[in-house]
Amino acid sequence: MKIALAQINPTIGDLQGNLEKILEFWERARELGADLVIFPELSLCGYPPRDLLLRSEFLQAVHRTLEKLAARIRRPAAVVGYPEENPGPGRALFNALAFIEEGRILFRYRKRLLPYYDVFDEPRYFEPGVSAGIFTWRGKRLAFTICEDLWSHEGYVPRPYPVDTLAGLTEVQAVINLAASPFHLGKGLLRRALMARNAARLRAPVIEVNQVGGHDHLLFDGQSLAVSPEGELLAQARDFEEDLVWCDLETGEGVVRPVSERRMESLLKALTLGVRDFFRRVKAQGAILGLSGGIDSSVTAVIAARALGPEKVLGVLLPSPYNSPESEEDALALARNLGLRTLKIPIGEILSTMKEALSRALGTEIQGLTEENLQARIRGNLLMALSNQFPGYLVLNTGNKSEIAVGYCTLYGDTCGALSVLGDLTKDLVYELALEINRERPLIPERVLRKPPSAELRPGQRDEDDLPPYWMVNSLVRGYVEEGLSPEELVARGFPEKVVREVLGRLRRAEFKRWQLPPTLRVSPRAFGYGWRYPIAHAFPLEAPDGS
Ligand SMILES: Nc1ncnc2c1ncn2[C@@H]1O[C@H](COP(=O)(O)OP(=O)(O)OC[C@H]2O[C@@H]([n+]3cccc(C(=O)O)c3)[C@H](O)[C@@H]2O)[C@@H](O)[C@H]1O
Ligand SMILES: Nc1ncnc2c1ncn2[C@@H]1O[C@H](COP(=O)(O)OP(=O)(O)OP(=O)(O)O)[C@@H](O)[C@H]1O
Ligand SMILES: NC(=O)CC[C@H](N)C(=O)O
Repeated sequence: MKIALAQINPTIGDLQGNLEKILEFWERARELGADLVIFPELSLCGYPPRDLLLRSEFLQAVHRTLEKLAARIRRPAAVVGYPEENPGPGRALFNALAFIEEGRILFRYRKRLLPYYDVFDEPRYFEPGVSAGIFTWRGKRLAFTICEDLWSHEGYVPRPYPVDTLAGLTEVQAVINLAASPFHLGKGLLRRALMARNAARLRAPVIEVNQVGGHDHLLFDGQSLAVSPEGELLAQARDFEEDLVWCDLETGEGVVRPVSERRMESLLKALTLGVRDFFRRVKAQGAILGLSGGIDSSVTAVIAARALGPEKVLGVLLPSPYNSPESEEDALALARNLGLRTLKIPIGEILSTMKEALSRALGTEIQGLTEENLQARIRGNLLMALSNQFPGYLVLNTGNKSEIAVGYCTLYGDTCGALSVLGDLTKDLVYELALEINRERPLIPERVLRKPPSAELRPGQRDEDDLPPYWMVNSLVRGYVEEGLSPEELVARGFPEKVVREVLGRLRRAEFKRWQLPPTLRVSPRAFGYGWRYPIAHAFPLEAPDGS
């Protein structure tokens, strides 16, 4: 039995487009001589459709699309994911799959384990299925599962997990998993190891078909795979692009494509895909960003140019009296290296006018924090004005996770934009990514990599005069946000208690800014976004509530 893995990039809600894509891949699988072709979880509507699932007109349209699709499928058989409304009394929705052959749906399965941690919120929409997905077809017992069904998270749900119940059943010839498993750094290896463990435990090859593409905050890397019970890779699809591979259950033959092995290589691919898909799906024409000659805007510009083409990226120089001439030289050198169009709008006069107006009204001189933030807001304002002026052009936000964590950014200033490209990268990762970018060609000027980070909002300002050293901020943000460590556990790791308190205090106080940030591209196991839901107006203290 030859099984094709159709790793597609559906667009959420583009039912007609997704139908056509599924038929195109089905046709290609037919040409390969496949018996069965598998598509990802919720492939008909894209994942995650979020509250579209609460709309009856959406569900009806999905239903009609599934019927249209079924009528077109002959051979090979195809398995697609879709939201299924309960035909019985009471409104219940299931995250389901349909096995289609010769114009008919021969079998359906409903996802049993609905994830509700981190970025996942499936019980908000779906009821869990109750039966194991065993379907005997052409003499083979196939076990169908949907993404989380093959995962197990200690402490989240009562045992047994679906994978435990599968292990207790009589032998199957293959375990098939329709997935929408989002990317974070290291996720590919994690998934491969998990599927190999599952294959060994279930004594059958596991075939996992993942979706690919950027969907707002979430990035999907694909890397669909088939793995034997002995841990041998039978098939593997590319990372971060659509692909069609296959494996043969009898002969063990299959197509194994190479995927990125280096972390920074996959990070660059992930962010590029995230920007490209976001712009493509919202039908934007191009990107605008402020080029400061600093590391964040430089890396963002490179990613934008890779994703959209340099002719679609407008770099804007917005010098103030506090900017050094080197910053402008570096910004121009970067733009030249990338082939970007640039525009220069000095902001000194605007700043003076605003300061004067405020001083006159208040009878006091405007300086310090107010003046610093005025500059960031003037820049934000001008970038948004350009976005209005050039229809279809969106502003790219350049902030990184370390700044966003501690609130080292100006609300309605440098926090503006349609999409935050680096918002899930701590500052050290931004540097690592810059080195990766420069591996092939030195696009980012050497001086940008060497100079100390500075917002240049007052004379001689350096980030590390306002904040603890970045290496500590980065590690503390990772420990607190990504690993969920407590202040005490961070101190036990050797960080000075004073620094832990300062960074975590800033982090908690900056929640209000994060509620107003553009969506970030999620590349870590815990990003600011869907998976980070803290109150703003809370009073939980950093020290133990009983004062101990
Ligand atoms: N709990 C709460 N809920 C809702 N809103 C709240 C709030 N607390 C304060 N606010 C509001 O927020 C305001 C303060 O926030 P905001 O105006 O943003 O400014 P703020 O956080 O006071 O200052 C921004 C800091 O970031 C630095 N910065 C700015 C720009 C770029 C960079 C860089 O390196 O890239 C660094 C800048 O030098 C300064 O130190 C308050 O005046 C108040 O209006
Ligand atoms: N002189 C400038 N010209 C154009 N844009 C600027 C300028 N200064 C700041 N910006 C914009 O505001 C963002 C915030 O930058 P800022 O220089 O204050 O700190 P940063 O976080 O160190 O960023 P970067 O590393 O890009 O400089 C920049 O990434 C850039 O998009
Ligand atoms: N769609 C899902 O069920 C995804 C959950 C799964 N644990 C993952 O991250 O890959």
